[in-house]
Amino acid sequence: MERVDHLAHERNKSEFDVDAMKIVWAGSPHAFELSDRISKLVASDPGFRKDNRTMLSRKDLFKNTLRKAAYAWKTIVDLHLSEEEAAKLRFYVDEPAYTDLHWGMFVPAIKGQGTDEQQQKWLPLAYKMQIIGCYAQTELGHGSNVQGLETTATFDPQTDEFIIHSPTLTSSKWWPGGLGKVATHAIAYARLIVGGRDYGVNGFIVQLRSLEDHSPLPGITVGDIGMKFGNGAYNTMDNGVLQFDHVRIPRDQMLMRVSQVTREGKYKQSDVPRQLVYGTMVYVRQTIVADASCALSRAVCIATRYSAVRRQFGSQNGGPETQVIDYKTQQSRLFPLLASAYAFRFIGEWLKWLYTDVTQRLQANDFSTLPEAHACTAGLKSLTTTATADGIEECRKLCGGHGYLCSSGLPELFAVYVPACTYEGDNTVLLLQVARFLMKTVSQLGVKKPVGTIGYMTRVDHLMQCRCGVQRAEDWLNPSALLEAFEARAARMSVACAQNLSNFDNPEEGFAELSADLVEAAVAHCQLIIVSKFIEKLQQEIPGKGVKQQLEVLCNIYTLFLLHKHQGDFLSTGCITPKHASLANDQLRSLYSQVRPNAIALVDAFNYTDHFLGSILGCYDGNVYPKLYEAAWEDPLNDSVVPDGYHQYIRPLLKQQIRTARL
Ligand SMILES: CC/C=C\C/C=C\C/C=C\CCCC(=O)SCCNC(=O)CCNC(=O)[C@H](O)C(C)(C)COP(=O)(O)OP(=O)(O)OC[C@H]1O[C@@H](n2cnc3c(N)ncnc32)[C@H](O)[C@@H]1OP(=O)(O)O
Ligand SMILES: Cc1cc2nc3c(=O)[nH]c(=O)nc-3n(C[C@H](O)[C@H](O)[C@H](O)COP(=O)(O)OP(=O)(O)OC[C@H]3O[C@@H](n4cnc5c(N)ncnc54)[C@H](O)[C@@H]3O)c2cc1C
Repeated sequence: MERVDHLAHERNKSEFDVDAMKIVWAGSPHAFELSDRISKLVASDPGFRKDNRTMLSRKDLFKNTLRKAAYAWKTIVDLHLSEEEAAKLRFYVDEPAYTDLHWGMFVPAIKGQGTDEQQQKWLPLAYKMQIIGCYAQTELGHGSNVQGLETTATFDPQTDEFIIHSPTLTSSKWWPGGLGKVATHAIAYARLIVGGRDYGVNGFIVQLRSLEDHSPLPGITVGDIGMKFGNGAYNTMDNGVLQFDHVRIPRDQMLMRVSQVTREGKYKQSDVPRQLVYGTMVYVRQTIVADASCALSRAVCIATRYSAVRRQFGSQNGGPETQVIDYKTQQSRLFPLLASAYAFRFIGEWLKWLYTDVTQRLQANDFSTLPEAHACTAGLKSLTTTATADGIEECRKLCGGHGYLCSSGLPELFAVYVPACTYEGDNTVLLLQVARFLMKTVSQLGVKKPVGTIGYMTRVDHLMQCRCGVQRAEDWLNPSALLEAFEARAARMSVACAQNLSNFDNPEEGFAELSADLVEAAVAHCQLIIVSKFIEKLQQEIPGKGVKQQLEVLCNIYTLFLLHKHQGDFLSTGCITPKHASLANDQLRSLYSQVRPNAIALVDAFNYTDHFLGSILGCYDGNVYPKLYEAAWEDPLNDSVVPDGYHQYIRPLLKQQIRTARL
C-alpha cells in the first residue's frame, strides 16, 4: 500500500534546501553520510526494536538491554565497523547501557590519566571488551564535593600494593553506571595515603568481578541501587553500590599521569596541574553539551510535526479547523525551542573544537587555557541540559493530552534526559565554578588581559556605560546591537557581584551569601557565549539555497527570546529601556511568522528515522490518528476484554450496588 504523506503540504511550503541543511546540522558531508547510513542500519534491524521498553519489568528490561548491547557489539565486530561508526551505532540504538560508561568514561579516564605503560596494558583489553569498566567516583555521602570523598587508597611498601578501603557507610560508592551488575573493573576514586600523609583524591584501576564466573572478588560488596524515575527510561542502566574491605591492588594500578608513588613509597607530582585528575569530567561535560542538541531536537521534531497535524477550533463553513502550529502562543513556545536546538548544535561543535585545542596544548605543557575550558564546559553543560530538560517537558505539553502517552516518546525521553541536570556535576554547583572564574577575571582586570570567551571584559569601561542604539524593531536584527546588549548585561552583572563581594571581609563568606546572584551572572555569561558563537557561525560561508537565511532567523529568535525571557536583567542593569524590550518583542513575533512555513522542513533536517524518534506523534508521514488507535490495542491490558481481577474486585462491587438499589 502506498504511504500517504500527511505533511506533504507543509514540506512544499519550505523556502530552503533541506538536504543542504541536513549537512549543516550533521556538521559535514562525511558526518551526514555516516549518521544517515548507521541510523538506517539500526532502524531496519528488528534486533534493535525498542517500542516495548516501558511495559517490561525491571529484570526483563535489564536482560533485554544486555541482549541489545551484546547484539550491538556483534554487529560492530561482524561488520568491521570503525570506532566512529561503532559510536554512532550505540547512539542510534538509543538505550542507556553499561557500555556508555565503558566507552564514555572508563576508556577516556585511562587515556587521560594513565601513563603510556598503563595505556598500553589496559586499553587493548578495554577496546576488545575483554574487560568492562565503570567510573566509580561518587559516594553515598559525597557527590558534588569531590575533595570530600572518603574511600582510601593506602600504600603498603611491604607488598608494593595499595589497600582500597571504604571506612564508613557514607564512603560506599553510589551511582556509578554499569557498576551494579556488569562492570568487571572500575576506575575508583580514593584518597591517596602514603606514609600516613593524605595527598588528596586520585584514580585507581580496581578489578571488581571474576573474569571466569562474574562473582565479586574477595573484599568487594557490589549491587544495583534500585529503580529510578520513570518506566523503562534510565532503568536499563545498572547504577551501582560498592564497598571495599581492604582490597589489595598492585601499585601500578594507580593512574599515574598526574602524580606518582615510587616503589620506595615516595610521592611525586608531575609538572601538570593537579586539576587534571578531574580531566575525564571536562571531557564528558563537553560530550553532554553536544548531546543536548540531540535530545532537544528529538522533542522539538515530535512537537513540531504533531502541531502541524493537530487541529483545534476555527473551522469556517464546515472546513478544517486551525492547525495548532498556527496559534501565536504555540509558536512562541515551540519556535524558541527549535532555535535552541540549532544553537546547542553549534555550541556543541565549538566546544568540541575548544576541548581538542586544550588537549593539544596540555600535551605541549601549555596549561594556560585550562581554566577557560573548565568554565566553558561546566557552564555550557549546566545551561544546555537545564534548557533541554525544560524544553522536552514543554514539548510534551505542546502535544496536549497525547503527549502524556508513552507512545508519544516524550515521557521516556524526559525521564532518560532529566538526570543530565545532576550527573557529571549538579548544574548549580557547576555555575558556581563559572562564577568563581568570572570573579577571578574581574579582580585581575588591568593586571591580566582577559582572552577567549572572556575577552569582552577588556572593553568593560565601555560596556559599563554604553546605551542601546535600537530605534525600530528591525534594528534588533543587527548582530552588533544584539552582541553589545548581551556583553553589557554579562559584564554589568559580574562587576556588580564583584563590587558586592568586596564589602565582605571574608571572601568565601561573601561568595556563599551572594551565590544566587553569582549564579545569575554565570548564566548571563554562558548565554553570551552561545549567542556569540551562533553569530560567528553565520559569518562563515554556508552553501545551499536559503539555508543561511533560515539560520539567521533562528539565531535572531534564539537571541531575542533570551532577551525577552531575561528582560529583568537587561532592564535592571540599564542595558536597555522598556521601549527597547518592547521593540524586541515586536521583532520576535515577526520572526515567528517567517519561520512558520519552514518549520517542518527545519525539523526534517535533523534526519531522524521513525525508529530513533520512537514517537507516534512525530512520525515522518504525520499519520498520527490510525497509529495511535492501533497502538492502544497493542497494550497488554487489552489482551483480554474482561480484565484480570474482574471476578475478585469488580463483580462483588457491582453485586453490592444491585443489592443496595433493591433496598
Ligand atoms: C559519549 C557519552 C559519554 C559518556 C557519558 C555516558 C553517559 C552519561 C551518563 C552518566 C555519566 C555520569 C557520570 C558522573 O556523574 S561521574 C561523577 C561526576 N561528578 C562531578 O561532576 C562532581 C562535581 N564536582 C566537581 O567537579 C568538583 O568537586 C568541583 C565542584 C569543581 C569543586 O572541586 P574542588 O577541588 O573543591 O575545586 P575548587 O576549590 O572549587 O577549585 C580548585 C581549582 O580547580 C579548578 N577546577 C575545578 N574543577 C576543574 C576541572 N574539572 N578542570 C580544571 N580545573 C578545575 C577550579 O576552577 C579552581 O581553580 P582556581 O584557579 O580558582 O584555583
Ligand atoms: C543517573 C545518574 C548517573 C550517574 N552516574 C554516575 C557515574 O557513572 N559515576 C559517578 O561517579 N557518579 C555518577 N552519578 C552521580 C552524580 O555525578 C552526582 O549525583 C552529581 O555529581 C551530584 O552530586 P550529589 O548527588 O552529591 O548532589 P548534592 O551535591 O548532594 O546536591 C544536592 C543539592 O545541593 C546543592 N548543592 C550542593 N553543593 C552546593 C554548593 N556548594 N553550593 C550550593 N548548592 C549546593 C545542589 O545544587 C543540589 O540542589 C550519577 C548520578 C545520576 C543521577
